[in-house]
Amino acid sequence: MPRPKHHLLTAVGFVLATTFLGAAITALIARSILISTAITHLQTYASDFLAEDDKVAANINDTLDAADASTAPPCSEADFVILRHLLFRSPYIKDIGRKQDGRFLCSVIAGIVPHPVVASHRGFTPQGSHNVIYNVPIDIDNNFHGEIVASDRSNVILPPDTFDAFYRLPMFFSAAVIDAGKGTMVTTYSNAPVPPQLDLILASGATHRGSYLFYSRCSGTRPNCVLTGIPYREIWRPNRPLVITSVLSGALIGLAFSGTALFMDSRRRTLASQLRRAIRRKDLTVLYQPIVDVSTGATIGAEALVRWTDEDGAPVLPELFISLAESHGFVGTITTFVLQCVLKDLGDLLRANPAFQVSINMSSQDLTDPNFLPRLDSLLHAHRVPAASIGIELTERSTSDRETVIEAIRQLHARGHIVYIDDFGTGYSSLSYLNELSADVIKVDRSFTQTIGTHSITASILPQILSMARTLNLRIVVEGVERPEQAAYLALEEGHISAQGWHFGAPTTPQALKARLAQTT
Ligand SMILES: Nc1nc2c(ncn2[C@@H]2O[C@H](COP(=O)(O)O[C@H]3[C@@H](O)[C@H](n4cnc5c(=O)[nH]c(N)nc54)O[C@@H]3COP(=O)(O)O)[C@@H](O)[C@H]2O)c(=O)[nH]1
Repeated sequence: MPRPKHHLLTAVGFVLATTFLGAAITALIARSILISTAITHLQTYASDFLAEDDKVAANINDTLDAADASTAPPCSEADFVILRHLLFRSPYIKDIGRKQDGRFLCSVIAGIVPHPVVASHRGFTPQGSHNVIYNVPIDIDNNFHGEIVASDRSNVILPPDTFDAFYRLPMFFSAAVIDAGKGTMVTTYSNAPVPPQLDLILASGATHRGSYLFYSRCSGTRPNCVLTGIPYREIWRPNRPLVITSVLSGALIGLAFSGTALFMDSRRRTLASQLRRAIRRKDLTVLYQPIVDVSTGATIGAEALVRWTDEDGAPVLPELFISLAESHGFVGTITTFVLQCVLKDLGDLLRANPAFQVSINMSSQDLTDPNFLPRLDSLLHAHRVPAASIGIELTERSTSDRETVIEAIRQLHARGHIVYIDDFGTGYSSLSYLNELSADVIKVDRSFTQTIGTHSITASILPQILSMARTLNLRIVVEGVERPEQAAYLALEEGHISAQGWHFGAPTTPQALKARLAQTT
């Protein structure tokens, strides 16, 4: 039995694939959420850093400008008062002093230098700003490293811990001053585990490199850029429970999906095989719904409607099992079964009463089956029932293949069958197409009947359909007449209108249909 084994393998493969796919999709979603959250944090970190850097620079520039504005002689008592005041006022400087002709003269902390030393460090002067000398031993005390910012007359010393408040491990930063002219880093200030790299700093935005996620941003006004970063393991580690939960939920969703799909598929398969068995055993039944002339009330025909109860005893909707049979390609066996039932159940009635007509539903697959019409001919011949007694209903859906349907209708007409267009108004049969099809009867869909006596927007369509059918000399059967007022409305319409619906009679057994006919004749 290779087939079930093959099915089992396919099913196992399908379950594994969807489970894995579910887990992979949620893992990817969780990953992208965590990375975009980390980028947002790095972005905020970089912006805060640059804002602080701008604040420090503005304060130092203001301090130096105020010192330079002093008219007191450098390093005089009056000058020290001003420098002390400036030192106390600025939160960012360690010392402030004076220089003249490149020589350091005095500072608030060091006092007056007995032998003025040359301020020898060459620094970097960004456009429109003061000279900055980075991370240097301070002239007056070589054990102390800091940053010196100097104007012509004054200089201030910044401590190396200016940005210590920005140590936010596991995130790290590398701040760099960029000499745009030379395309180099003048200095860097970093707590990073990897040395700052110019290309990363200038990348502007998020970059993935090695085991790190970086984000860089440059100041719009100053030659300063900052690169913030975080190791990937620090993104995953605190969020491990979240990642595991989402991957497991994804796997469960995938599993549930495959389970449901397999269940539906197996149900469809079992339903389809049950249906095949039922057709083979002739376990389907056919009921007949009367079709009535609304002006006289006479029953002039009937529609054959198939019924099936599955092996659990549950009735299955014809829409469902007909489309199941269509999708499995065996709807033709149902059409033949229905025709056989009609001829067996009502053959005597049809032979005795040639004006009475029973219609059967034909599927679009029957239209293209080359054996269908010969089979129809031979069954009618065997039961000596004229073709004119059997109407053929085609739904608007089945008439979409123009050439096939026109040819099929031609052949049905040639045999003497009456052709109905079923569910008219729900598909694409335009007026001209109807003319081209040369059908005999339209069955107006019950959705239009329901609008009779209402103010629905589609209520106005029914009179138009009726008048169009008269123009084309088509007979009319109105479907779904459920209430007396609907029947009364149709009785007032000009010409002969036939109707079908619960008001005139639900689908019934052949015996009940015959009894009904016997009562009315
Ligand atoms: N290819 C085949 N299709 C078939 C066959 N037998 C039925 N069908 C198609 O299945 C669809 C549903 O049919 P069914 O459940 O039998 O419903 C029919 C009537 O019971 C129902 N009806 C009748 N009167 C009323 C009413 O007053 N109100 C209301 N709400 N429903 C009513 O309408 C169905 C008949 O419709 P139609 O065929 O369009 O005239 C249906 O599309 C059937 O065609 C088969 O053997 N082969």
